[in-house]
Amino acid sequence: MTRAAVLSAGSWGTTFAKVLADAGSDVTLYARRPELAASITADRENADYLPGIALPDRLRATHDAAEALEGADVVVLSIPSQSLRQNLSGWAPLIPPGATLLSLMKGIELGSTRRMSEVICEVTGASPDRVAVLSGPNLAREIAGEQPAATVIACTDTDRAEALQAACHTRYFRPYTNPDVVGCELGGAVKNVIALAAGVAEGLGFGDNTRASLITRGLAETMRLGLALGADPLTFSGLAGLGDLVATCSSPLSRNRTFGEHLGQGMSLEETVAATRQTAEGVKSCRSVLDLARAHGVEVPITEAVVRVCHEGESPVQMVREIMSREAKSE
Ligand SMILES: NC(=O)c1ccc[n+]([C@@H]2O[C@H](COP(=O)([O-])OP(=O)(O)OC[C@H]3O[C@@H](n4cnc5c(N)ncnc54)[C@H](O)[C@@H]3O)[C@@H](O)[C@H]2O)c1
Ligand SMILES: O=P(O)(O)OC[C@H](O)CO
Repeated sequence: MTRAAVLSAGSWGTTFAKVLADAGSDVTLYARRPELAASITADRENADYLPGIALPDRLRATHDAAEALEGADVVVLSIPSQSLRQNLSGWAPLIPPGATLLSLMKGIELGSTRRMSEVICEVTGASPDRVAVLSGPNLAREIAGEQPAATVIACTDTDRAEALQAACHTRYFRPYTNPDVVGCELGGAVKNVIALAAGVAEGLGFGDNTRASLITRGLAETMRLGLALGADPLTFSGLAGLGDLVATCSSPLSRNRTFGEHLGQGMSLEETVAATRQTAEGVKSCRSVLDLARAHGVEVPITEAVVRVCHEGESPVQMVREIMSREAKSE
């Protein structure tokens, strides 16, 4: 039986811990706050992040990272991307040698422009074949409610990918494997940026044509960047590419889309940040995605526009005007 440690107990970490437990794995969920760990254990519910969702009895919670990690053969990392390096530095000495490290995170590190799997290798010293990524159209609340969904587990080590696949396959959660770690991670990080743009369009009152145009051209810029970084182009037509992009750009449950919608409705950046309790990765990662694209000479006009709106004070109306007046070109 797989023994998994999930760090930490936000909406996706808690949901994925439930998936693992429902699939028969032995799971310990780490929460930063002792009172949250205690209430999850006592009430079988994470009232802060997943109110109303009953958690399985076999799922244990703790606020002690050493206790969570003891004997784990799978270590699942699910915290905001920009906080990974610092937190993982503290956890690394506690991680059992040989354990598989699974990233659920969808961001790119600011400054270094590293993908999360790269940060994990750097901080823990693990070889890339020990590090896997899970990404796909996986809005936590729907999966916690056991609505059927599929996902991708990417790892260069096929045996590890298949072991993870078995460890989280339930009647409502269907994982596929894929060796393309770069493509899956990029798909997950860039879709958050495109979802911010889709949210802005929603907030401005635009409809399905606008959203479909952003999704399609967003996919084009994700693919251009992915190809420059050595990803498999087929990944972008799969669950971790198009699948996640469509779900995130379309769903009112998406934090990134909602963040953009607030901006489009006229809220200031400060007001929008204050209204956002959970992680909207694209707000920070738009800058690192843009840096990564520039470093590889890749044109990413939607990402550029999102950076201008989120960080340079451009108005949503001006953003649309600039995107639409770009030089005409062939598809
Ligand atoms: N929620 C989803 O639907 C979903 C689905 C797929 C992937 N993801 C990705 O999973 C990752 C985690 O997202 P989430 O939805 O669970 O976020 P969340 O905001 O719901 O929870 C964040 C968790 O990280 C902890 N945390 C926050 N700041 C921290 C810090 N500075 N140091 C250490 N821990 C900190 C919080 O205590 C909480 O446990 C993100 O990269 C997100 O893009 C989320
Ligand atoms: O709520 P968001 O915008 O972080 O998106 C959640 C998931 O990544 C969707 O797959």
